[in-house]
Amino acid sequence: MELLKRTVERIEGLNEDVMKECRDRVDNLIKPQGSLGKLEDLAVQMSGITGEMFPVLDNKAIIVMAADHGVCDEGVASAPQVVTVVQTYNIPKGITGVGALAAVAGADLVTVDIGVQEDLEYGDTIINKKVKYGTDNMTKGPAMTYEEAVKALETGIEVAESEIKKGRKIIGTGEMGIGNTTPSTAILSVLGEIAPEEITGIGANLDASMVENKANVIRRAIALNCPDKKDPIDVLAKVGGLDIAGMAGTMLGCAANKTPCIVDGYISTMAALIACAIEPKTKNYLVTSHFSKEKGAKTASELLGLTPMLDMNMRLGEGSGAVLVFNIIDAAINMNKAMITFQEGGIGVV
Ligand SMILES: O=C(O)c1ccc[n+]([C@@H]2O[C@H](COP(=O)([O-])O)[C@@H](O)[C@H]2O)c1
Ligand SMILES: Cc1cc2nc[nH]c2cc1C
Repeated sequence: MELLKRTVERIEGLNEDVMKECRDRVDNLIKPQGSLGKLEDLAVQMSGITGEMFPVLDNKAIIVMAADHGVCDEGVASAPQVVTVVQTYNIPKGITGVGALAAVAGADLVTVDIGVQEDLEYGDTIINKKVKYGTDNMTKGPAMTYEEAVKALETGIEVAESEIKKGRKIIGTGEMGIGNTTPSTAILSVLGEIAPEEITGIGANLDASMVENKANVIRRAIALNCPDKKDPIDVLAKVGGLDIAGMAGTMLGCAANKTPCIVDGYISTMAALIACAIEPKTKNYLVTSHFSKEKGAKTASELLGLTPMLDMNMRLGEGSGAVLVFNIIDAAINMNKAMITFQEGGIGVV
């Protein structure tokens, strides 16, 4: 708990002075005011986070949290759980969805076993930070203990801080965990006070005939465990997941270290909801990347209060949406740096 507490205490507001300076410059660039839309806001946000007018956000990485989910015993996922293990080996090789896209973005992948249900051959490509061999089945009791949830959050903080110490200037969140749309939807149901059937979707192609069962499983898990909406760690422990906790910790770690953190899709958005419930100032350091195609995704983004940059009909996870936004952020910063102002162009503001 000590690391979590210390980290949360270190999260500050953005640098308002540099943001104002940046906004003034952006408003004076040689273009109709506001015409570069969200790029303008991104440039200002990155200045506020880093305290620099023209930050260089190189050494990009997606931190992929891999974990299993005991609730898979209830028939909530179509893919077998072994896919979590297989993909945890494949991700660092760059041969999965996020790897293909990361190569284009010039980003590295940091793969973390935070709760895969078996021991892996770690070598130097998978970081072994296993908190537990997968969560327990949340229809029989809590997914994990409060202490395990704190440990998983602190694991996310540790990995983020270690990467930032190595020189990462921007980080994205990713996950791999068969079954994880079920705890994600449970978290959304509790925090948003929304009936599970309104937000339960197909995840990684669950047969439509099984979606009702998935919603019932979520409903039963919530009824049994009675998560306390006012305590995000209690929610995470009772109906959450180790991967979700790890990503929430990553977001807190980034915020405490004034490092922008890009939120991926559906599962990452629940991690963002948890992180922001733990410390609302975390939101200043987040950029949401894309609207996942998963059923509850728009509701989750609305609850978080951040509008994703892209709407690509994607629903893969792994950090595949987050990685696409790295280059958009670079573009926003270069807009501010490379464009001339009206004054420099010899004309008044039009
Ligand atoms: O990120 C998303 O928006 C997303 C939406 C649906 C599914 N996924 C991925 O699919 C897996 C979870 O789906 P499921 O059906 O097993 O719960 C997990 O490995 C996620 O990375 C990811
Ligand atoms: C093949 C496969 C790849 C994934 N990547 C993230 N979630 C996934 C789920 C499946 C089923």
